[in-house]
Amino acid sequence: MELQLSYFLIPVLALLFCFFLHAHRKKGKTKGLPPGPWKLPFIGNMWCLVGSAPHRALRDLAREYRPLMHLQLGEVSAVIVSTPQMAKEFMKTHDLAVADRQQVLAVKIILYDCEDIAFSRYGNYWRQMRKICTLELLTAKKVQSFHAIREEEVCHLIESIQSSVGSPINLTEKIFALLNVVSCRVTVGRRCKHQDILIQQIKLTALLAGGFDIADLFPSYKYLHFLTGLRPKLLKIHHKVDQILDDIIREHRENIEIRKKENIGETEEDLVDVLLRLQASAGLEFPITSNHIKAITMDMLSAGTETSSRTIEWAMVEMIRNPGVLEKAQAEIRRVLKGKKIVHEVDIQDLSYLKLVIKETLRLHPPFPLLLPRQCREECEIEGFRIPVNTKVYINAWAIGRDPDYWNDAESFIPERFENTSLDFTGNSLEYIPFGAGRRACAGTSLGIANVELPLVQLLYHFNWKLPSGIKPEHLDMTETLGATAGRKENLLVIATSNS
Ligand code: HEM
Repeated sequence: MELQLSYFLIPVLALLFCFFLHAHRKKGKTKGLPPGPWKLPFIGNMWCLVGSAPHRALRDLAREYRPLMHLQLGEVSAVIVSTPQMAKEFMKTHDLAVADRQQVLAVKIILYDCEDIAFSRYGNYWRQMRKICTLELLTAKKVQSFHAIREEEVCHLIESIQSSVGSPINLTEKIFALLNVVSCRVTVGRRCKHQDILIQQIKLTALLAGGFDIADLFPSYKYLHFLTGLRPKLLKIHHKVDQILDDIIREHRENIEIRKKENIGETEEDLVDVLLRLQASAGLEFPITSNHIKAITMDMLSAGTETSSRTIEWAMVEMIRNPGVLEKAQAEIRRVLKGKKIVHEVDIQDLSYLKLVIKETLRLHPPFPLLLPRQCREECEIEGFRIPVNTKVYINAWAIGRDPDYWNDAESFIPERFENTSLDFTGNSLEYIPFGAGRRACAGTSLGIANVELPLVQLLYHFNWKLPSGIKPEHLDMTETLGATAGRKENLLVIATSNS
């Protein structure tokens, strides 16, 4: 009899336990953190990110937990936004509450304790510097004033490709080097000495700024920073770059003095000149220090090089995979340029199909697939979920750009889909946010697009493109690099043939 009772009692107790557990979880759903996968002790959800690029792993998880998912990544509490409506909540409605940036070890070291613009905390300093971007550094006029630099450097690229017509070239490296030189000339007025060291630092920033390094997921375990070798490696390269930046600033100051002494009138200012002029002027709420100038210089060099070069490369890859698009883009360019030997930016203003190609490239391949991660400044409630202070916020722009609920045939490269739409780069429509949205949206959109357009036009105008023998377009590997930016893992090897 006792035995029979326990047979009866055990299932009832188990049922009651399940009921309470379920009720508790439901309660958590409406008042607590957003839902998410099972968390293991200590590492939490880190296991969810093993094996593929974070934006892909997060999109796959979001199939179950969208629109908003919570992950515990080691010591870091993070939410992942995966739909346009939810992105609107975070980047428009509650933009101010999530306007901080996550400050990870690499950017703290490389960017002078985040004294730049992209990673600085939201506050008066950031507001001042953002205003300087809008009114001085990255205005349409300023971007336009650099057209001769872009034209000259793209000419060099075309000449170098002409000398290798018929043989395979590494287009990835050529485009990256081009954009790095253009960014150096725009920012510091000349090609940078020690370009290799700068490129090394830019690549490290791109790799680590997303905050998925083990040292960033366990920030209180300081010894991890040394154990993994990351901190010493970062400090070593930062030390070298710091000396390069010191030299650049010293040279600029000397040149300013010479110009004053010799009464040389106004010359075209590079971005460091602008910052030094503002530093010397009274009237800034936050005086600009040399560290600020160095950190912002690194922002401009990294943003100018990495994002635009990745975009050009993806555009070329997608067009090679979609020969119909390539032909259409080339036909438009060749019709408009009508056999011109030298191409200027004014000649390419009306290339409407090319603009669609760039938009479509940025939809499928936003250079920052998770944007630049943000951080909650104050607790907020979004769609009934509690988002505590300091929660990291990842907006999966890559997943949003491929969401089949918003995009027909979402995985295909179809530039025409942007025809007759109002979708642009401003972040006003949250289903298309390659430049982010809200207060912390990209400050360099016009420069970024100018950096992409001219090289792409010229590559398509002067040459026809094919893959080395044995490689079929449909077999091109589309795997992305890991890190804050998503480039193509494999370098793009292609053969240019002359268009004449
Ligand atoms: C194709 C080119 C580019 C793309 C796709 C791009 C994309 C982005 C994205 C996604 C963000 C973060 C937005 C957010 O969190 O909502 C960002 C921020 C930023 N970008 Fe760009 N970017 C590009 C080019 C540039 C260039 C050329 C510059 C300047 C030289 C630049 C300067 C910045 C700065 C300063 C920020 C930080 C803004 C802030 O935190 O207030 N970007 N960019």
